This record gives sequence, C-alpha cells and structure tokens, in this order.
Amino acid sequence: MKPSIVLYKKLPADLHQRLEEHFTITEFDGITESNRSQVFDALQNAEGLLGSGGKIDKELFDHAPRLRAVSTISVGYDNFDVKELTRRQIPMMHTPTALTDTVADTVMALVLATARRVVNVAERVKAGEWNDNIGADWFGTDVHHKTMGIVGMGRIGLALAQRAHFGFDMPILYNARSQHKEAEEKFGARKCELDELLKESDFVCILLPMTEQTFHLIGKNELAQMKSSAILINAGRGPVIDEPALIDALKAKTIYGAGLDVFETEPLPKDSPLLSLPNVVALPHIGSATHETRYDMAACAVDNLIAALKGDVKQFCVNPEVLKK
Ligand SMILES: NC(=O)C1=CN([C@@H]2O[C@H](COP(=O)(O)OP(=O)(O)OC[C@H]3O[C@@H](n4cnc5c(N)ncnc54)[C@H](O)[C@@H]3O)[C@@H](O)[C@H]2O)C=CC1
Ligand SMILES: O=C(O)C(=O)CO
Repeated sequence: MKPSIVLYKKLPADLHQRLEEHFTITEFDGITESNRSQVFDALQNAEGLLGSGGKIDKELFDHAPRLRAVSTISVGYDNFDVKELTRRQIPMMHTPTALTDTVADTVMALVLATARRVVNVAERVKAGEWNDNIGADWFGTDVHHKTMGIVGMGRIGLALAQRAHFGFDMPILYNARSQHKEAEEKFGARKCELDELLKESDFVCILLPMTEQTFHLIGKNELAQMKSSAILINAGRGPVIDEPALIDALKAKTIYGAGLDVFETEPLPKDSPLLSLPNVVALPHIGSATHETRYDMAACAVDNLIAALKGDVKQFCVNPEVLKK
C-alpha cells in the first residue's frame, strides 16, 4: 500500500502525477482556520506533509501520529514549528536553490522601481498627467554607482551583490554573522557593523530570515541612522522591520522611500498607511513568483518528500540533526 500524504498546495498536473505514483494524496487548498479540523482528520494517517504557507504548528503535528517527513515549497520556514519536528525526529526539507536568482531579480526591480519612481510616474502617465515636458517633480534618483548595503549575505544576498556589482557598478557593504569570502573576492563586498551599513548605504536591502534574533531588527533607532536620501528594501520577512516605525520615517521623509515585498501582516491590510504613501512600492510577496521558478520550487519539494519517505534525505534538510542515528 502506498503511504498517505497531505498536500495543501495545488501543484502542476505532472508534479501531482509524480506524487500520485508514490503516495495516496489528500488535498487541501491551504491550511486555514476554516479547514483545520478536516486537515486534522486527514493527518491521522499521513506519513508526509507537503505545501506552503499557513501556520504549521504543534497542534497539527499532534494530529499526525504517523508523520515521517515534511516538505515546504519555500526557502523560508519561519511558519513551521521546526523545534517540535526535531523533537519528534521528523526531517523537514525546503527549496533553497531553485528561487535564488528570481528573488534577487525582484530585489533589483524594487531598487529600480523605488529609486526611479517607476510605479508612481507610470500611474501619472495613465492618469493623463503627461501633457508637457516633464519637470523635476517626475525625477527619481540614480541607482548606478550608489552604495548597496546587504543585510543577510546568504544565497539571495550573494546573487544581489552580483547584480549590483556587475550590473550597476555599486560598492557593496554587508552585515553578516560571519565573513563571506566569495562576496568579498568576487564582488568587492565589505563586511561592516549594522550601524555603519545603515549610515553609509544608499540602498539598505534586507534579505534575512525571520528568527527570534531578526525580529524588529530594523526599528526606530536603525531607521534614524539611514541617510535622508536612502531607500529601504525588504524581501526577507515582514516582521524583521518594525512597520509602524517605518511608516513614521516615510511620512516624516527621514528616508527617501521603501520597496517592500513582505509585510508584518500579509496580505497587507487595506487600511495600511503604506498603501497611500507615494514613496513606497509595495509588492504582494512576489519574490519567487515566476512561472518557471514556482514550478522548479514545487518540483524540488515533491522530490524532497519522495526521497525523505524512502529514508533517503540527501539535501535541503533544515533539521539535519534528526538524520544522525
Ligand atoms: N520575498 C520572497 O518571496 C522571498 C523571501 N525569502 C526570504 O529570504 C530569506 C533568505 O533566503 P536565502 O538567502 O535563501 O537564505 P540564506 O540562509 O542563504 O541567507 C540568510 C542569511 O541571513 C544570515 N542571518 C541570519 N540571521 C542573521 C542576523 N541576525 N544577522 C545577520 N545575518 C543573519 C544568515 O547567516 C544567512 O547568511 C529567507 O529566509 C526568506 O525569509 C526567500 C525567498 C523568497
Ligand atoms: O520561499 C520563500 O521563503 C518565500 O517567501 C516565497 O518564495
């Protein structure tokens, strides 16, 4: 008999079929408050769990006595209680390499859109405001040769450094817990303390995971250190920035603007002040959202689960300590 799994994300037909060759699938469209009890019932028999989004917590695992592997279609896994999975000796896999370049492209899009006010001026053209030669009220600020500060020099940070260095001739500063030789040797990046990075950078790009240490890492005091001409970009996780403090800084124009792909609450509430600030470009968490990359991420997650339930985890395990026997 094939092992049972719970799938909580719609997959492309061929990947669904690949899963069906190995497992009996019970499928849900996400895990939400309204379907949690049905998910609990399905988990009773499940040996695997595959999907993305939602809060995947101890209560869910308590309803999954046979669970042996968990696979997320994402690189971030802050929505999972990984400690609890580890306590239960259950491996969890993610999809780190499939999306790196696409997310770095999204960050560059945010940098350009915010600095050159692409969204703002395009809206003005559509509104019929382009009636004469444009004046300084349409101008933005340059990107090339400006200083790029990267907070979180991991896979995506490195891919961003590559773009900024080769594409835009930007000097690069980075803040990280350890030295990143490749970033230094290939892209001339310089490691510095967060305070220095905030003071010196024209673009401060946050590419951090959400952890206890990174929660509200950028707050009132950090924003106050940024140049009034600087732009803050966040494509890591929303709660890394204290959003009310950011809104205050943007309203007071103590920074030039912000390009945001992630927010403290997603979807962004309709009454968020961020939506009415002209110096903000807000995206709906599309960092990895291209057809190709979303397919590759799903394929990677499917393969991760198949391998794990065969007892053959080779890569992308976020709690490898459970594999050591
Ligand atoms: N906007 C989007 O759609 C996407 C967002 N992400 C987010 O981006 C994050 C980074 O992804 P990757 O680069 O693939 O991960 P990664 O693990 O390669 O890089 C994260 C880096 O942050 C560093 N870091 C962690 N805590 C830190 C701290 N307190 N201070 C300084 N550095 C710290 C780590 O050492 C690591 O180098 C993910 O965890 C996820 O939250 C990832 C993919 C898509
Ligand atoms: O993979 C992630 O962590 C995302 O945020 C979406 O791709």
